[in-house]
Amino acid sequence: MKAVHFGAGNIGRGFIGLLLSQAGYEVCFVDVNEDFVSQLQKRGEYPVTLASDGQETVMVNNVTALSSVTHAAEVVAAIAEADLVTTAVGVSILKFIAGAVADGISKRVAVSAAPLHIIACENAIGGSAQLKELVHAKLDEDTRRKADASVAFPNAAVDRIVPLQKHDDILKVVVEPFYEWVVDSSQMIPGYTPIEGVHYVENLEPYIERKLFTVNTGHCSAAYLGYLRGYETIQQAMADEPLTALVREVLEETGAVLVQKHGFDKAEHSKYIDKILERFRNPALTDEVSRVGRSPLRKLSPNDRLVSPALQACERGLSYTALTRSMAAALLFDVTDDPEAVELQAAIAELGVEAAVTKYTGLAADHEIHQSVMAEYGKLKK
Ligand SMILES: NC(=O)c1ccc[n+]([C@@H]2O[C@H](COP(=O)([O-])OP(=O)(O)OC[C@H]3O[C@@H](n4cnc5c(N)ncnc54)[C@H](O)[C@@H]3O)[C@@H](O)[C@H]2O)c1
Ligand SMILES: O=P(O)(O)OC[C@@H](O)[C@@H](O)[C@H](O)[C@H](O)CO
Repeated sequence: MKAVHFGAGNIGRGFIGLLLSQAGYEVCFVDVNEDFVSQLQKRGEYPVTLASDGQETVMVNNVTALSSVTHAAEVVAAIAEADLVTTAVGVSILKFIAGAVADGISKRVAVSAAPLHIIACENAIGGSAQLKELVHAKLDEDTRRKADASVAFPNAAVDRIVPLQKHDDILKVVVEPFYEWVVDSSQMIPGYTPIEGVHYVENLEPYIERKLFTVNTGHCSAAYLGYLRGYETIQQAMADEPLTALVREVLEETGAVLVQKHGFDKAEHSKYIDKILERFRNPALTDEVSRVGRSPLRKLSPNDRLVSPALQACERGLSYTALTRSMAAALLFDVTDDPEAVELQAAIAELGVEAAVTKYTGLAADHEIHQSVMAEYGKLKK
């Protein structure tokens, strides 16, 4: 079985590539990073080490790579022949890979009706659906009709903390032991071979919302509040008990929404929160605040980890003040090598913070959540 995976970065190598290879796939990574590509081509394997007491290392083999820049035709041919295409490039990068995916589909469906599943493994609601829209916009009508019958884009939720890597071996990845990959089976077409280690569910919404609004909401809250207190890593931030209490407060707010909306058991959800806070603290990992807080505009966008649960809490008459504190902290995330943080700071300077909040969150100035963000921003500025 052949898989093409876009993004040979941290989660690509440390999670998706690992699971696919262990499931018997020949994995072809596609990346813009020529160093990753040449090393993967040359070695055909790489090590993944678990950040746990035993520090166990497994070799991921049966892998190769192509450059999306210099091997464009080979990438298209690989997609045309693949059984599975996965991505872990960042949701804002999907638009740049859509052309290659569309060309691969066109080449494939012209000669074959064999099923192809395309799964975006990004931190976003409906990641594969977003990719589908971008890809379908590039297909002619006849190809789109054929693709509708044989090419599926099931949405997914992926969870494994993989920090930035700093090793002599550029392919080595250190990952937390925990992982969860949930895929929407209602979006699949006959002929799919299940991947060992993947959890298939008929309704993904509870899973993606629980993951994004707990792991990622908590994570970015720790990053933004930690940044304001001068911490460089999530582990340092989580050693600060008052800060951890603030993060827990945020997760209690999102938890109330999740329990009410999806019917999760309250006590079980509370254990889920505890486990996540423990994962953030993992002493065997060094996870930088700048990575976890990266791309604040994406994280402040209406459908993402802060604004969406706050809106849902508001609609249900539940508390959202801790969430707006995290949003306010995101507005103060002034990391100069993060292009979105730079854009946000420039917008605040140019438009004023009130208009910048509306521009990026979609919340009108008279919305009660917007007003709460402004109040929290005022407190944090002091
Ligand atoms: N790291 C984690 O803990 C984690 C966990 C779950 C989900 N995710 C999600 O996975 C995605 C990737 O995150 P990451 O941490 O692995 O980031 P990363 O930066 O380590 O990896 C992204 C990779 O994509 C490559 N890339 C960029 N543009 C490309 C293009 N046009 N074509 C092909 N490759 C391209 C980059 O060179 C890089 O190797 C994000 O959506 C993230 O939210 C990350
Ligand atoms: O990847 P982002 O920028 O959406 O979020 C940063 C981290 O919260 C994220 O990468 C987590 O480590 C991951 O989602 C854990 O499963």
